Amino acid sequence: MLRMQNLSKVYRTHMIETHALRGFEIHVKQGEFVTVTGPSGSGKTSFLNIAGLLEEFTAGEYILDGINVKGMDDNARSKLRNEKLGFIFQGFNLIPDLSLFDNVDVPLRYRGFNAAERKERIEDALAKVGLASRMKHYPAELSGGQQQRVAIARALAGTPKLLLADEPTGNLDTQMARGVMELLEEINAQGTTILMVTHDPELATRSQRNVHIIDGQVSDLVRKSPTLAA
Ligand SMILES: Nc1ncnc2c1ncn2[C@@H]1O[C@H](COP(=O)(O)OP(=O)(O)OP(=O)(O)O)[C@@H](O)[C@H]1O
Repeated sequence: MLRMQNLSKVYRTHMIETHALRGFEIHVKQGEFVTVTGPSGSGKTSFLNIAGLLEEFTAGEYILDGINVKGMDDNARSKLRNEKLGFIFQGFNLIPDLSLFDNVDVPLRYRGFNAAERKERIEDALAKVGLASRMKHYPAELSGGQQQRVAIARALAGTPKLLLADEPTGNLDTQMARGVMELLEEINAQGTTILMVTHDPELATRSQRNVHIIDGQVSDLVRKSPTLAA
């Protein structure tokens, strides 16, 4: 599903170079649920943003679902992103003035589905996350856990092959975090590949595979022993 080889990412600001990723190697197979851990500043978000085609990398190779993304122009990247990827963020990123239905509709409009198709996808996605009865509600009327479920529905409605989640439980209490993790596990069991950055050791250890990043590189030592990964 995703393969990066000898990938590097260098940020250049005010004459300072920051090497966020260096010699970065990863291979994620279709259907895997991979958690990504590592100290603050180790490169987790850079990795996820590059994987999600939100940021460019400096050197190396990145193959996404068999497609070499190196040198791709912005339009081709956006198209690939819309077709294959779904995103979940720590802050939910819902639009407060839109109902849950309309929030889930936003990315579908970009995809060019007709109204009937969109309605079916939105209703299915909200049903999957247990919020079908709240379609007309607004984000502020929901708990944090429910808002994250809407964000998951929004990501799922486009039937992505790969779901990228950056600290999706970071703003939730333990109970709600477990609920969101269970939902992600169900989604994964239905075939969606998931890459999830987390600081939560409990969530990292219960995933199929944990990748630990240190100083912009995958740490081999910890990767073989997920229980040490947090
Ligand atoms: N836009 C940017 N410009 C300059 N440097 C950046 C930028 N984004 C990230 N960095 C630097 O790249 C390195 C990796 O950052 P990144 O956000 O990927 O780490 P992280 O592991 O996600 O950290 P955290 O857990 O604190 O969110 C850090 O040294 C950071 O300061």
